[in-house]
Amino acid sequence: ATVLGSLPRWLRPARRRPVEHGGDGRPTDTTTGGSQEDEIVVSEVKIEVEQPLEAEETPKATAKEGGDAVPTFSLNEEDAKDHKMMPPPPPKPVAPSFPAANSAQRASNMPPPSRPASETTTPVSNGLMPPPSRPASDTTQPVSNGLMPSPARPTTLGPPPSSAAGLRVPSSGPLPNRGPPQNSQQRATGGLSPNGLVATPNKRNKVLLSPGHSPMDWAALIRSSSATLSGVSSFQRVTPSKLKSMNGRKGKPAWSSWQGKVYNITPYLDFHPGGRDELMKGAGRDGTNLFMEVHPWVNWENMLGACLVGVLVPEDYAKSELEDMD
Ligand code: HEM
Repeated sequence: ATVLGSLPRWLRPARRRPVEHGGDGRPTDTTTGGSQEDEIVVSEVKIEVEQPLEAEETPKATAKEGGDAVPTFSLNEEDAKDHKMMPPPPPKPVAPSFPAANSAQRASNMPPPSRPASETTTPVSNGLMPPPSRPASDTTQPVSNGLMPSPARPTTLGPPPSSAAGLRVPSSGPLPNRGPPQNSQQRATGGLSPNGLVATPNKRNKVLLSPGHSPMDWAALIRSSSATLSGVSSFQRVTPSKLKSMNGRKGKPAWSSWQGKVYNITPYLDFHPGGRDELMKGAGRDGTNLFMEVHPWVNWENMLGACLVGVLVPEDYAKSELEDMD
């Protein structure tokens, strides 16, 4: 009352009067047409806090009842029978992996290949694939220098075909009538002859033979030649003087004797691994010592059998033979 009393009169609330509400809820002024008073009537003011509109409310998620069923699948057959739901959707394509999903390696349950050890120890910094690992040790082609083995040499690059083509053997291996292999103990020590009596100086001076004149070519020639390589039509008795005259000069053949037998060495000159000049050292004379000094393991008789001329006889053989006839 004190507060109201301090207010100006026109601000003081009027004495309450019954307010009749109309149908629309609005107060009906009952003072209209009533007795006039000096007091200013202040109607009751109802202040309401404005509520937010329902449309502006934040939508809230609510569970939807009776919606579509979520498709499920199971690897268990029993479960699949129980849940007669939609079939599972087709699997999405996935990025290919190693090994491929349809590879035989996967089908056979093989474990994936383990990474090379080098990859774990030395990371590849350039982003490139590491070099392929070496194949398992190949006993037939040992590779000691890290290079690929040289391809087999085509036969077309070899010497021109000859009569010995079918008889060719690797040059590294021992050949018939050529004694022990080059790396044998016999050669390494200077060697002894097959009978163990003669030592040699181990002098090696091979020459490059012309195509078609290899030892195997010679072997084929003496095997297939129908013509005689001796150069004579009949077996000869050769005196030392006769042998000396057959020295390979002035159109004469070259003869050489070996342990009492005389051979025509002329056809063999171009086949001699030591060269023509070396072989010619024995022409017109006994070649036994020369031969044994160089290669006592060589089988003279087998190699020059087709070149046999005759036997060495004393110089006076003819004279003594005539005497015997008397
Ligand atoms: C008569 C005097 C002869 C001399 C001075 C002589 C000299 C040589 C020389 C210096 C060589 C090369 C080095 C070597 O391979 O040991 C050689 C190799 C050869 N000579 Fe004679 N040679 C003679 C007679 C012969 C005869 C008559 C034959 C055949 C019956 C012959 C068959 C060979 C063979 C097969 C080789 C190769 C030996 C090998 O590869 O081990 N040589 N000769």
